Amino acid sequence: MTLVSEVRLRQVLDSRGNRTVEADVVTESGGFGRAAAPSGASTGEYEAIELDPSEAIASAREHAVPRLEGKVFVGDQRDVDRTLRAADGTDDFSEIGANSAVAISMAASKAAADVTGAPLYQHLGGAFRGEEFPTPLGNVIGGGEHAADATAIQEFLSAPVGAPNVQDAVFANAAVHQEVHDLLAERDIAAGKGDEGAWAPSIEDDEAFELMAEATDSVADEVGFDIKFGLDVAGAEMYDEDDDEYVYRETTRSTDEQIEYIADLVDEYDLAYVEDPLDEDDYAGFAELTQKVGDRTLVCGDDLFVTNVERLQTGIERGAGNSILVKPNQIGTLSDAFDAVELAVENGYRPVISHRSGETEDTTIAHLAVATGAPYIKTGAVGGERTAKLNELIRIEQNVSRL
Ligand SMILES: C=C(OP(=O)(O)O)C(=O)O
Ligand SMILES: [Mg+2]
Repeated sequence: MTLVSEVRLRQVLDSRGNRTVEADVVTESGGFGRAAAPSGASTGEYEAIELDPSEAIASAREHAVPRLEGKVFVGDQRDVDRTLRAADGTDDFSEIGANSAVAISMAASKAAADVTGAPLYQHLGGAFRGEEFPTPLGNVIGGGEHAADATAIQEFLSAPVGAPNVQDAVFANAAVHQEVHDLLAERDIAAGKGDEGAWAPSIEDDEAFELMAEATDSVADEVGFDIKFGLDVAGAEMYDEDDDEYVYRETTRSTDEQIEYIADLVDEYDLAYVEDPLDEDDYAGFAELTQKVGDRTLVCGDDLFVTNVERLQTGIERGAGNSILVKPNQIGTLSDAFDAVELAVENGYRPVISHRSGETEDTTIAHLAVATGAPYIKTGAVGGERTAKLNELIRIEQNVSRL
């Protein structure tokens, strides 16, 4: 094993044009890894703390870098991540910033892979990974916190569940995205794009459901395999705590009505996936919905679990959800993200590896999905920072990745 010899940190741009943290990790033997932190817009209240990038970098340079350089073996990811936690000294990375932590954690993993000459997914997941691939969930219509004056539900996600391989699945999601564009044009509905490249028309959610059903059916007929769709409701963003109601464009729903509404949607549209249907504190609501529809769809916790094993453990004990979204920057290190996946799988929860709405060209999550054998990855449908991950999955599937 080889020691970390240098950690370089800098600010770069993310896909929203905001500054974010990028890390380079160099090893004594000349290994090199580079990674950048993503950033959420509909962030969960219980996520690890993202600091202003310049503060995060200054603090990491002061507290973390001296503990890593010349002291930690790059291939020992647990030790890299433990060192980051010890350097930070808080539960939520509020000292060095989860943005510095995750960038360094991911860059170290890439440097270690570089040293061994293995693709990142094999370094992280072992020699026998690379046979199973995640189904990509592709955001094709969206609003919420990702686009002004668009749908209330944050994401309508194409889910090519019948695709024979990743490449066909990725192409199918792009085709659904294109088909939605054509259907919008037929209806004379103008639409720009939201933060993740999904169409962001100023329409009611009911119309978005119609468009998704038509677009997925039509592309499924063309490609000859089953394409379903799903949602990220981002319930915490629409929940009004004072009035105990979910606020849509033209209507509001009580918690009971919200549960009924989502359960009806699952059956009406045969939804494959429902993320954050309820508020991030509502374990009971998640449990009730999971009881109703968990046998036929994924009820996924994003803001509910925030990739945190303690929150996931609570969910497991209460029967809340049957799936967890895994975003490394929500928790701060790759080790923590792996722990979340492991606890999920042990308890029959399906892990979904995920991007953030603010992304870079970093491809770590594509490797993480293959390394963990995750059944799903959510990383958009189009747009350079999204296709960076999707195209990487295609390369991994072809087994030519050497990043
Ligand atoms: C990807 C998402 O958005 P953000 O990164 O804004 O949290 C999400 O909510 O799942
Ligand atoms: Mg979400």
